[in-house]
Amino acid sequence: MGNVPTAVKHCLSYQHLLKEQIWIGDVTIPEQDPNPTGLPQHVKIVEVGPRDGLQNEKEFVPTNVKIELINRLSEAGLPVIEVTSFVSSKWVPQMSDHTDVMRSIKKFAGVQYPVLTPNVQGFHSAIAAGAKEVSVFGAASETFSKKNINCSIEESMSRFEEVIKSAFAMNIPVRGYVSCALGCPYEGNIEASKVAEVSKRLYSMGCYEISLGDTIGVGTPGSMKKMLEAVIKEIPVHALAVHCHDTYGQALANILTALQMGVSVVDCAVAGLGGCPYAKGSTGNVATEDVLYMLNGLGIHTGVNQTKVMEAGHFICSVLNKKTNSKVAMATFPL
Ligand SMILES: CC(C)(COP(=O)([O-])OP(=O)([O-])OC[C@H]1O[C@@H](n2cnc3c(N)ncnc32)[C@H](O)[C@@H]1OP(=O)([O-])[O-])[C@@H](O)C(=O)NCCC(=O)NCCSC(=O)C[C@@](C)(O)CC(=O)[O-]
Repeated sequence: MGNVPTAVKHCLSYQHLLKEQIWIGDVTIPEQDPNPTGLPQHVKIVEVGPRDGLQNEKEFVPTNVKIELINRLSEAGLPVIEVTSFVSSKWVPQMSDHTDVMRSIKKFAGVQYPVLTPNVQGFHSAIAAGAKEVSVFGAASETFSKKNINCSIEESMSRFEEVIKSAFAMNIPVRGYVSCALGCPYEGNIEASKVAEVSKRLYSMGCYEISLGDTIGVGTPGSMKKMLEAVIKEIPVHALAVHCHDTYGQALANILTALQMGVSVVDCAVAGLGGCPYAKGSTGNVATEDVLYMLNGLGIHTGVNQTKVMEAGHFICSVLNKKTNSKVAMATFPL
């Protein structure tokens, strides 16, 4: 390739994906001073595409496609991949193949494969399918809690306590989600103090990490900062993750705000897939490719291969016959 710049070579290696390739952006980030801004030096990426990304798909995504997607994401070096959810198939039919998916994926050494479990019934099914880590998912909004898991926040806490007790008896780590951390599709604004209260309860019960969900992507750096200030008073910042949907295009700015406040765990979904079945109009999670591009640009280490994540995104978008929601993927593979 003679004098072709590195970034162009990088794009040319994708000729198998596109007949014609036009380079319009530098996807290979130039060497930079590590950690130039005082941000965390390492960020853990939690890939939620196979679960959050696919749960809202109307057509059933074949089980072998889900398995192939997860295997590709494992090959990309993602440290945590949320695989599926052990919820009622009447409520979320797309996740009804949870047992087959969990049993059939390749388990890479050092990679965590958590699954969602709303109650002990789901927990026991998950364990029978080979899960080694589970997540409980609550909300800071009463109405969302009822719509999503058919119970009040208080009832959900009792259910989660049962799950956590059963999990601890088997040395299974539990992650906790708090939905509607920056707004609710039914109640609108949610007080930061309520998010802090629910987060604290989950953390006190034994969840090792609390993922704060901007379920409908309405947050801004301002509301993210205010919410995190309240939560960090109750929970050590190293135990927090942010889970940003990108409905209003604020996700990367919100994540950067969280990183500046010391958060070093970021949830995202390959190709920006997804939404929430109980939050009409919400778009997918922030795209993993876009988060990686930003973190690489900041000199923050993730251990994830951005090229392989983009290939996985290309694979799933081709199967779903969908355009990617990743700006980086769009810039790299313009259609
Ligand atoms: C929580 C339930 C199950 C309560 O549902 P329910 O109807 O209140 O449950 P129930 O205990 O009354 O049982 C009714 C039926 O459900 C069955 N059932 C009961 N539990 C289970 C289970 N675990 N797995 C399979 N089946 C189950 C149970 O066996 C029974 O079956 P039947 O006798 O009628 O045939 C239901 O509301 C549910 O499945 N909800 C799904 C919620 C969901 O998956 N939402 C999306 C994920 S959350 C999210 O996306 C947000 C997040 C995490 O990404 C963060 C963010 O962005 O904010």
